[in-house]
Amino acid sequence: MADKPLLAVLRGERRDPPPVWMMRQAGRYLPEYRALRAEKGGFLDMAYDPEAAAEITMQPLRRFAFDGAILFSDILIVPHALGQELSFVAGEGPRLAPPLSDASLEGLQPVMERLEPIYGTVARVKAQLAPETSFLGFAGSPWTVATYMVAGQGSRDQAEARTMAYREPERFGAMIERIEQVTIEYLGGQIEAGVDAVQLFDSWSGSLSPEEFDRWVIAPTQRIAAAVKARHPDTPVIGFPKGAGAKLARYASETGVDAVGLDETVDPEWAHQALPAGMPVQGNLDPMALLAGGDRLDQAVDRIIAALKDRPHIFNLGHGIDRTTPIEHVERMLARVKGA
Ligand SMILES: Cc1c2[nH]c(c1CCC(=O)O)Cc1[nH]c(c(CCC(=O)O)c1C)Cc1[nH]c(c(CCC(=O)O)c1C)Cc1[nH]c(c(C)c1CCC(=O)O)C2
Repeated sequence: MADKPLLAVLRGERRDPPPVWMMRQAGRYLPEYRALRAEKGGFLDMAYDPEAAAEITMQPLRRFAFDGAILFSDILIVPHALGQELSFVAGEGPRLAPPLSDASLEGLQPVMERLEPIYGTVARVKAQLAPETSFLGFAGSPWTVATYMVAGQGSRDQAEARTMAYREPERFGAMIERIEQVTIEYLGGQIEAGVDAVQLFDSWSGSLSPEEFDRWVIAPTQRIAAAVKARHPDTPVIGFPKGAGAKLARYASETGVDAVGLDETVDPEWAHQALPAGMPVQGNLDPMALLAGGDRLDQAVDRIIAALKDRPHIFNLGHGIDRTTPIEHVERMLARVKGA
């Protein structure tokens, strides 16, 4: 087996320089992505076309020396498989219909075949990837996915889902468990098709009170990590509870994930002190520092690498790359990380 530095770090080894990949590394900042998107129609058509999705997954790896590839897909494929209609409205973002604030999950007709093309993408990427490149699959966390399912779209403060969770905890809990089951199935399918590790995106974990965080973030993540490990003990699970702040420490020690992602608001020196010794961390360059470029970008890169020098570290952004980021800034970031 070829050495995969990113996978080695997820398994607890320290590597210098740290391996690197970027959230949303396949996407609209790349002219070749925009060209393919113009040709193929829309985002969703591409995500369901294994040939196109594999090509998009590979695009950033042809340009940049990333150590990881991330499957080109979306966290909203799971609600689509659960029977909601999914569309992306230009300039407005995702729509799921009917919103579950009005309808019930049990009333929907699941269409599990909607997960199948994604496994086809995984197999195609796997066949093309360089042996030293690690391949990451992913899913949304049940909480974050539920916020979209309940509101039927993105929402500023996730008010609908948070309110439903207080008002109808049993109904909300049943929804979370259903998402959880499909997510376990879906991650297992990705692993069996060829990904080396999986990441759980919990983009809206920051909007919950501590008690609700336990209930809707920690507990479901625990169950997913345990179920994935029961089937695939050697596949690392990365948890990314964006916005969790100080609750990140409990998330890291209680959920059973192998590694945690830090968003850009987390002080990496604090994280080094607060997180379990030896636990791999991923992050956490501010995407706006990357967008801005220049000396401040170099300094931000150096500071993160220095703060995390005594534990396994995967260099990444704190969130997805902004679509207006110049390619040269990505090159500059990579040179800085690799030269460290
Ligand atoms: C909340 C969320 C979603 N999707 C995702 C999250 C969690 C992470 C985060 O917080 O960013 C996760 C995601 N979405 C996408 C990936 C692919 C892998 C990667 O390169 O990181 C991943 C991991 C592709 C995508 N997913 C989407 C794009 C943009 C598609 C396009 O318009 O070309 C990409 C590259 C669309 C998407 N999908 C979603 C939104 C809010 C949007 C933006 C809608 C818009 O801009 O109109 C839901």
